[in-house]
Amino acid sequence: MTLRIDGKLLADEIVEEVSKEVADFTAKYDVVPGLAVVLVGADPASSVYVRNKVKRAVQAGLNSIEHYLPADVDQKTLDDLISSLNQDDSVHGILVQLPLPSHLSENRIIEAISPEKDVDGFHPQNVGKLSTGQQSLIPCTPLGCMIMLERQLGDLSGKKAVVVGRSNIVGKPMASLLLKANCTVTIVHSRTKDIEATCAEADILIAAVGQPKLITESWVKPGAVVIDVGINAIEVDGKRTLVGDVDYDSVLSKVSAITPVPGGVGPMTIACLMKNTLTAAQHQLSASLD
Ligand SMILES: Nc1nc(=O)c2c([nH]1)NC[C@@H]1CN(c3ccc(C(=O)N[C@@H](CCC(=O)O)C(=O)O)cc3)C=[N+]21
Repeated sequence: MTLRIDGKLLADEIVEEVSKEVADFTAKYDVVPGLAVVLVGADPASSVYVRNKVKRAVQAGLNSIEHYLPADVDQKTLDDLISSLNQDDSVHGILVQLPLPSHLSENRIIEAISPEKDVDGFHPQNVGKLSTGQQSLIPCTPLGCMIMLERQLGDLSGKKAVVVGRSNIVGKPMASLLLKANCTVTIVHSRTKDIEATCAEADILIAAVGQPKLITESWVKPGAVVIDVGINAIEVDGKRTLVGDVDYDSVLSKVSAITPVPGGVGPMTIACLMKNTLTAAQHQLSASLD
């Protein structure tokens, strides 16, 4: 029997755990951890995502601060906002929604965020720490994937893991985390020769390419655990639906466990954002008390 890994349910549990720890934290320090989200422009998908984040922040007992900027905002205004959030002691986590409009520099913004408040884990300091095995803020999506894998498989040592996609946001940090958990890790991408055969050897298959239903039955090893990071909006009979990078129905009977889309990795990403905000606040407060 194939297990459908319920990301929504697991996310509920994590947010519940975080809310308890937030209550302890607030009782101890008399501070409510704050998460600031910066949204540039009004992309409808981003608005859904931000709304979900606000809802989860409230559930976790975090203070949620939103900054909505127009799509044509200039770099200086955004830089100034980041610098004021960096200095604001009531803000423990900062997230700037990506992608940014093309006239703005993403790298500049990511590097402007104080590494201690970088709850996305995208700052080069956090990336470097993760890849050298040091403690750091870990990108929310890969962190959510690891929690699901470890719940499912326990110890991941010696497993063959294949990551499809090499983005800075998912593929690369995912590979670092799997390596840290003692997997044998392969990253495949658009230039990989015989990508399908490589995937078919994976005990753990992580799909993060943003290609609707790319991965079908012949790509998976019998009994594999499949984590589908893709969230692709496609039209089916004139209706907008969300599908993953994995053709769920095609692989279902062959794998041992799989995450659905929606209701899989997405909700876990948001739950991990809450977790990271608490972690960031804990580090900021204990450091300032030293
Ligand atoms: N700085 C930054 N950090 C991010 O983590 C980040 C980002 N920018 N930009 C956009 C992407 C996308 N992303 C999603 C997270 C959760 C869902 C999610 O919860 N999706 C629901 C479905 C929501 C719906 O119904 O549309 C689900 O999969 O069940 C979706 C998308 C985070 N991202």
